[in-house]
Amino acid sequence: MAREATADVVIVGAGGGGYPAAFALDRAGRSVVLVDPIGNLGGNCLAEGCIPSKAVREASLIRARSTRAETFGLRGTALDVDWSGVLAHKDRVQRLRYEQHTDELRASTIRFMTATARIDDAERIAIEEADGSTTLVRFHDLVLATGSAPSRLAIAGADLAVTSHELFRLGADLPFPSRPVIIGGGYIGVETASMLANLGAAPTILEATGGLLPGYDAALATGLASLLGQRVQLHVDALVRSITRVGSDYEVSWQHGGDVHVTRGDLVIMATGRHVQLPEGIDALGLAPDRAPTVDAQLRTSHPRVWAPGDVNGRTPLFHAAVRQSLVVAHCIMAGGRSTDAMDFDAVPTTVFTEPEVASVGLTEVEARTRHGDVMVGHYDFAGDARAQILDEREGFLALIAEPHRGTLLGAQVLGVDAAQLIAPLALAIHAGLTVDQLATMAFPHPMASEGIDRAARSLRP
Ligand SMILES: Cc1cc2nc3c(=O)[nH]c(=O)nc-3n(C[C@H](O)[C@H](O)[C@H](O)COP(=O)(O)OP(=O)(O)OC[C@H]3O[C@@H](n4cnc5c(N)ncnc54)[C@H](O)[C@@H]3O)c2cc1C
Ligand SMILES: NC(=O)c1ccc[n+]([C@@H]2O[C@H](COP(=O)([O-])OP(=O)(O)OC[C@H]3O[C@@H](n4cnc5c(N)ncnc54)[C@H](O)[C@@H]3O)[C@@H](O)[C@H]2O)c1
Repeated sequence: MAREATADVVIVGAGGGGYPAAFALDRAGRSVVLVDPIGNLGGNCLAEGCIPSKAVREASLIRARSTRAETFGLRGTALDVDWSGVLAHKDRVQRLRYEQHTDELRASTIRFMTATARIDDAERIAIEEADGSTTLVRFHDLVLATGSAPSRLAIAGADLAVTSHELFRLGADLPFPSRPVIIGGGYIGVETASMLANLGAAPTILEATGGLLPGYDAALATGLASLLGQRVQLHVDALVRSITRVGSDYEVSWQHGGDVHVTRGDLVIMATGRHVQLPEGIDALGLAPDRAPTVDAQLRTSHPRVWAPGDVNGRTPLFHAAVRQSLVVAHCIMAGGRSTDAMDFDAVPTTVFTEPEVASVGLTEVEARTRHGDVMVGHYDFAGDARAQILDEREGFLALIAEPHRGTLLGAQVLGVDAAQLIAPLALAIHAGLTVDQLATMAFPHPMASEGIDRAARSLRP
């Protein structure tokens, strides 16, 4: 017999889309039930996404820098890689963050349930715990923050490939892949190839479209391809057809035009995108079970008391975007459902943690021209940048795209030194509606790469 309970708000999924709302609503005095089978906060990002992948990447950066030590007048052998030690560092960071989240939960009055939720009817959710017990919770508002999961290609031998989940999960124990074949040249493909190459592997990327990072600004994508291509074997227009096992190796068969090619490796990593996850019974809320719910700027679905922040709505599937959306939802629920806050989807920065880094916000030049006709483009080349010269990482650029009349910033793209940091003030500038004139009259710190923002903006002034 199911137990019955009530809550002001039930939040399904405790990732970046779920837990920030839970804490904000809890602090505001709402009764909150938060449900996730992982048994802790952080969702995919902490379990097998952002955090563990960036912990491994950091080890790879330290090693990559060490191989260039002589440039800086430092002698000695390059660092050897102890892969199990690298994974142990990753696990330590994941555990540390899980402990921190456990403390945060304890300090709140959120009712956290390690369980899977399914929709019972339009007013109630069924929460099923591992011991088989079910609690039916009647809610006023329901937040669906159930995120996304890796998509596998429907090809022969797909099960022979691993995904980022097997690579980065807590306790991951795959042997170091010396010759990984990575299917997909999107975010995960290029980041994983870059970090494994830094650790001594010889990766191959097979990308189905005509270039890396489909959807990104063309100059960023081609710039990355030419630099990453020096360390990683890249094949574009490479449509993967099948995977077979050959002894302890794998063969990946792919088609390029009319030709069929085979690439051999010791691990196949499938990085071909993610699909949204929705709880069972979602149709009882009037939502489609097989596609991302359509949301407005408040993350409200077609049901006025059902909200869908984060990866689940498919709009900007990134952790920081999920967190901001979660807080928008919390503010609107606190205001009794009124639209007192809004998500600015146009100002979400995206960052690709390759070497070199790639980052972007707002419109690309092509998108800006399509929407606004004429645009101004300010350019800064890192070849002349003091910090880039000190680091001996002189390839790359920073571009600003502005509307020609007032000079309002519409977009920014960065390839190279500190791109992942530089994009944050540029996102703020777009969100705040700043003009290139305002950026040109700021003094950014010297000798840091942020001077490039000011310099690119100044290039647009008489
Ligand atoms: C390898 C990798 C690297 C990444 N790196 C970055 C990065 O560097 N920066 C960045 O911004 N983003 C990165 N991302 C993306 C980021 O992880 C996601 O955008 C983010 O986790 C989305 O948060 P979310 O809360 O919407 O969804 P999720 O994190 O997917 O959380 C959804 C939660 O819902 C739970 N859930 C699902 N169904 C149910 C149910 N029926 N009942 C109860 N609970 C349920 C799941 O267990 C999960 O914990 C990366 C992703 C991957 C895979
Ligand atoms: N730095 C970050 O913020 C970060 C890092 C990793 C992941 N993520 C998130 O995780 C999501 C998933 O990442 P992802 O890299 O799996 O997806 P993605 O959508 O970025 O890239 C998937 C790639 O696979 C290619 N592909 C599809 N079918 C193919 C086939 N048959 N053969 C060869 N290539 C094929 C696609 O053309 C595409 O380039 C991202 O969209 C992003 O939201 C973000």
